[in-house]
Amino acid sequence: MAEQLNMNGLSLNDQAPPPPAGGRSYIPPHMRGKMGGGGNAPMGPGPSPAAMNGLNNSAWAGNNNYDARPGGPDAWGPAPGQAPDFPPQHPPQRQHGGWGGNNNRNFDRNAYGNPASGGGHARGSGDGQWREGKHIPGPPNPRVERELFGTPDDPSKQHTGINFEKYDDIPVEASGHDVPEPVLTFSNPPLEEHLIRNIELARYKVPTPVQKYSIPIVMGGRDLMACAQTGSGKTGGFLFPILSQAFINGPSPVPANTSGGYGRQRKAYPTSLILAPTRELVSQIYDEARKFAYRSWVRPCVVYGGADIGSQLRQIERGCDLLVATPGRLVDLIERGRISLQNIKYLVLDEADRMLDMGFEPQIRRIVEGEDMPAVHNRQTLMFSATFPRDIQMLARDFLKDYVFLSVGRVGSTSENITQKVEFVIGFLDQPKLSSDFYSRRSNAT
Ligand SMILES: Nc1ncnc2c1ncn2[C@@H]1O[C@H](COP(=O)(O)OP(=O)(O)OP(=O)(O)O)[C@@H](O)[C@H]1O
Repeated sequence: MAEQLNMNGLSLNDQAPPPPAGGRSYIPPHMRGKMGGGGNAPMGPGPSPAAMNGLNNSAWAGNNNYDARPGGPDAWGPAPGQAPDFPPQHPPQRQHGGWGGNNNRNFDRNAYGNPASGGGHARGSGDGQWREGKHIPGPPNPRVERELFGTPDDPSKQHTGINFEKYDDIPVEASGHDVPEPVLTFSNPPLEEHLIRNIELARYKVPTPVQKYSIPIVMGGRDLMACAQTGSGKTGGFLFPILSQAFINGPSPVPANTSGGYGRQRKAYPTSLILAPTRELVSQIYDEARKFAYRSWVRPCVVYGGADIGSQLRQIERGCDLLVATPGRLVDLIERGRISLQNIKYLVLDEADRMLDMGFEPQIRRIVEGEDMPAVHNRQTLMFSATFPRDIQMLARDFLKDYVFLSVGRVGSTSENITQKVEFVIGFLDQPKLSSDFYSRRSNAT
């Protein structure tokens, strides 16, 4: 591990070719029978993502001229209590900046939205609004609150199995230049007040070590590469600063060149994109996002493969500011012209090593480099991975700029409560002995 985390010798300007694709045994369903990967729909041969960078910049010509999203409280969805109404606002065609047209706008970390534009945007029922440059949280909804946060005595919403007292022992190493000091509490600044209220509803008392570091790093506009184990609280580590920025700065206007067209379908322009490898993980992240976006103007959505796409389309049609997605399904939705990445300000790759192990690299590179996502200098990118092998280093080199590197120790790695015993056995002959040994120990355990 220590070796894997060693950043020495990794030059960010290293032009070494990506590692060979061989050596991976598991082929996920979406890759089986396909040559060279690709999305759920055929991608065609096409040039490599790197070769495509910089092509077709003309598609971005209109992007400097943003037009505020059509205002009015039902611009993106029904106001609380109103019937859903989705007037055609955007033409159905794709933005053919695709395949390499990258945005040359300068990234402004305060530009999650355009506070000055002032449009009001109500989201799904019960959500808040952004009106005249101000965040107006929706009214409390006891039913939703119970669903999201449970009650103090509800064991299903408690974080059983996690010893938070031990969290402070977890070593964290931060490297990079001008690393901001970690925060010790959930407080304003740097976090936004509405987010802090939602953190209180979730009954989180203190930030975990990864959160202590990631909050000021991301709020400070820096990119982040974090090597953190599962269970370290990394979901909050990226959601808290991203949602804080969103609540402070409001929504981004839809690019001018896309509004006012015809067509029945709506294209969504999320501002934050979180990629993760599996349905379970994206669903977990989505559930957390719903908690911390409660009553706010931000509407989280989730899409993943192997499930009915129709209901996912209807979900994103109602508005989609923060999208949690598996890579294959996202490529599918982009191909259908239902999602544009032009407005992305925050890109998160969670469990990046697992995504590569599952063969998602072609889809990830297509999403990040081959569609209409703003280039690395025009977005903030956060990568989380349990390990830091060479292929992840390559992704970090290609996707991140001037990043802070965080290495977070394993939660409970010093396991004085666990005794390890190695027993040498020969083949299956000793299996009965092993089983009886195991069960006798188990029955003695408390
Ligand atoms: N600051 C905190 N205080 C209390 N509970 C927390 C805090 N941060 C996270 N948790 C809880 O700890 C658990 C693990 O957190 P989280 O899911 O963010 O970890 P993770 O590193 O993303 O793990 P995974 O990869 O399994 O999703 C969750 O139940 C989450 O609600």
